[in-house]
This record gives sequence, structure tokens and C-alpha cells, in this order.
Amino acid sequence: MSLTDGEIVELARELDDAQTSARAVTGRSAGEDWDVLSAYRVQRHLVARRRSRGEQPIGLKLGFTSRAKMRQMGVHDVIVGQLTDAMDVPDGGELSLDGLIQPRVEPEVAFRIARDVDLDDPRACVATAVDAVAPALEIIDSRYRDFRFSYADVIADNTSAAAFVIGPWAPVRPLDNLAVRMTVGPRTVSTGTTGAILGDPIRGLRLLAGICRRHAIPVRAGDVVLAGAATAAVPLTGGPLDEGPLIEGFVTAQVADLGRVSVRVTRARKGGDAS
Ligand SMILES: O=C(O)C/C=C/C(=O)C(=O)O
Repeated sequence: MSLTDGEIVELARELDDAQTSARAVTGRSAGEDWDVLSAYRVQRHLVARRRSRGEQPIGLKLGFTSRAKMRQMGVHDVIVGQLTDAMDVPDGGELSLDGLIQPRVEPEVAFRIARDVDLDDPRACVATAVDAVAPALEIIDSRYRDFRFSYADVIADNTSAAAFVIGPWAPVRPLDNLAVRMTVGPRTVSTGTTGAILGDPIRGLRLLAGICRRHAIPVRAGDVVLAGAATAAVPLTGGPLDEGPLIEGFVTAQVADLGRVSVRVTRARKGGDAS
């Protein structure tokens, strides 16, 4: 089922309000399915709302590129979302849980795009436009209650994108089998390998090009592309934030032969109380 123009605008507003007020909503697909084309149109409107508040697009993300994530969420097709500068947390910097609903963290790798990719050219290859790779962390935060969504729902919600951290950029190298470990303080919370991402994360770039071509999402020089999680996502809270933070302190992803990236997760301060 396709959504009308009015429904698309309304759903983008609803999801945007959910994000800005940190209050979850119910997925539209409870009971009815809807189409991917409409879902990417909602995503476009949602990102346009963020841009109208001054945010700048700075990249793209892939999702559901590993079996661990597909199994965790019950979704079996790759998705693409859009990153803005407001989501960019410096390596070693602070991620406040304020303003998030039910954040989870994932270890990833990132690509840096050196030149605009002309997606009108059917031979266009995103992989050849990559000039650097880096370890990364992504913080996802579904605007749907309890992360319950359909494929179309999660695309509309900009693939749960909330924040990301990029480690030191390194020259392009094989990424098909690098060990990945995510730790919270001294505790290992997940392990895997970059091969879990489509056998080789570079493969995601071909899928990205197809999706971006179909839904008129540009791939530009300077963009960061997150390849998708190598392991299942780890919750940063015990549930909705008012149930109290579960994880505080440094979260680190280490990707063998590539490097490490970390972020300091800090407690949400209710009611703006800074004490
Ligand atoms: O799990 C979600 O809410 C959607 C996001 C998925 C990813 O970012 C991923 O699989 O890496």
C-alpha cells in the first residue's frame, strides 16, 4: 500500500516529534503493511525537517547487513539511512543519553567517500570512490516503542539513526575478516568479525548505490558511510530512559589491524538538572 502525500508529511512530523521530544510512538505497520517507496519518502521529509533546524547531511548508513542484526530485529533486507552533523560525536567524546529514548550501540566500520558518485551512471561504483576506512560506533535509537517495527517503519524512521563516532581514518585495506570487540570499561559486551557484514563490508557499497539510485539519495565527496553492525546491538539502558541507565562510562570498539574508537556515555539528567 502506498501512502498519500499528506500521510507522508504527517508520518515524518510524527517521527520527528518523537525524536525531538524523546517519546516513542507505535509503528504504522501494526496490522497493515506499506511500501518501501513511501517509506523512503517519509525518510526524506524527516531529514528535511532536521535540515530546516540547521543540521547538515554528512553521510549515510547501511543497516541489517549482518545476520546477527537481522536475527535480532526480525528484518532481512538491507536499509539505508542518512547521517547529519548533529549525530557526529568526536572519538573519545561524550554521548549524553539526554534526549534519547532507548539507545543501543553497535560496533561498525566506516568508509570515507572522496568524490561525488554519479548514480545516474549505471556503472557508478561507490567502492572506487572510497579513500579511507575507520573503526566506528553507531548509536541507534528507534522512535518506535520497544524497537517494534516493520521494514517500511524502520526506513521511515531514518533507520533508527541517532549518533555515531568515527575512529582514526586509515588507508583502504581488506576488511573481509577483521576481529571486532566492543567493551564497556573493562567488560567485553560483544565480539564478532567484519566478515559478518555481508561477507565483506565493501559489498554493502553496491547495495547502497542501488538503494540510493532508486530513492534519489545522493552520495557526495566527504560523506561518511557506516557499513552496518558487525554484531547484535547492545542496549545502553535497561529500557526507556526513565528506567535508568544501564551503561555509563567508556564504550570502545576495537577492530583488529584497523584501530579503536570510543565514546564516554553519560547519565541522562532528568528535567535539565545539571547536578
Ligand atoms: O536496528 C535498528 O533499529 C535499525 C538499524 C540497523 C543498523 O543500524 C544496523 O543493522 O547496523
